[in-house]
Amino acid sequence: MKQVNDKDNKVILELNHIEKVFGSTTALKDISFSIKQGEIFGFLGPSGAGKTTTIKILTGQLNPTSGDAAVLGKDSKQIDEEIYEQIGIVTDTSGVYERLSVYDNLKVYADILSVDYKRIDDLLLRVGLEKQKKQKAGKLSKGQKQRLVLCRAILHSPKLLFLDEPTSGLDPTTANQIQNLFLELKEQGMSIFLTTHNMEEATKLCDAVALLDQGKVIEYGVPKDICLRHNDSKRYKLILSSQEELTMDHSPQNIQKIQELMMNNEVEAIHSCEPTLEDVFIKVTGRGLV
Ligand SMILES: Nc1ncnc2c1ncn2[C@@H]1O[C@H](COP(=O)(O)OP(=O)(O)OP(=O)(O)O)[C@@H](O)[C@H]1O
Repeated sequence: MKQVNDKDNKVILELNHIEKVFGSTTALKDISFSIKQGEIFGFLGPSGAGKTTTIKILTGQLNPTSGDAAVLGKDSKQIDEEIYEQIGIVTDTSGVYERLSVYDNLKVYADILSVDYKRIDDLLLRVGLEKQKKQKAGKLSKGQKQRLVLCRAILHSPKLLFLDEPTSGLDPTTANQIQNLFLELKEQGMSIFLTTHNMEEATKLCDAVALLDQGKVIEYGVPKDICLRHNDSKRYKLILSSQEELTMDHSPQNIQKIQELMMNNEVEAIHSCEPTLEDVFIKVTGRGLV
């Protein structure tokens, strides 16, 4: 269910007019958005756009130059270790105990966070690491290590999960499995803040996205609404009985041609071609996302 406009939901995270300056570089310019409970929010932008800086501000690792941010009702400048009981963070694969087994890595955290060991097995199964349970973490592939770090971040069922490029480097089947896990966690009420370059992933998962370019939010809202807002040159894709594919602009001549093809029973399928988020980004900035 799209929840971006649901005013009854609790705000979990909020940024108001955040600016961050590093020397002569203004990394973030007037960033404002909020995330509600059970919402997956996508922060999309090319390398250097300011995504990591934003996560660092929201997790208390950096202070903004101006503006304010609140996470679970707490001012980001006042964030201390206590908040880690309620949030999970996956920004890289650091912090894995290489010499311990996959299971023991998670057991260490389960003990600290008073989590039932049964959840370790459940999660290993969910992320497809059950066969690696006894394997030393140092022997895992990059994608397997990424999944171990994800298990660690969600072990204690946090209210808010930060994910930096969570499926980059994973094969499509595993990426799909992980994306379905995110949707399940959302259904359970978890809010997820994710950064990604992958527009398809954002469209599939996110209730709302912000497109970031050079430190500025250039579009914000429900992915489908953003795409429809930029659908200014309507086009149609036709698949004919001959299997030929035709893409046609919306014009009186083309509409007549489509009508004729339909009357002659030559049309197998017809779709409207809305722009993708990637098309929107290119249109607004003149550049691609990667
Ligand atoms: N500690 C720092 N000192 C100086 N400049 C910095 C610092 N951290 C980030 N920047 C600059 O701020 C801008 C935003 O960087 P940031 O790492 O937030 O981008 P990003 O969108 O996360 O990129 P990527 O996708 O490559 O991780 C860049 O111009 C970067 O060079």
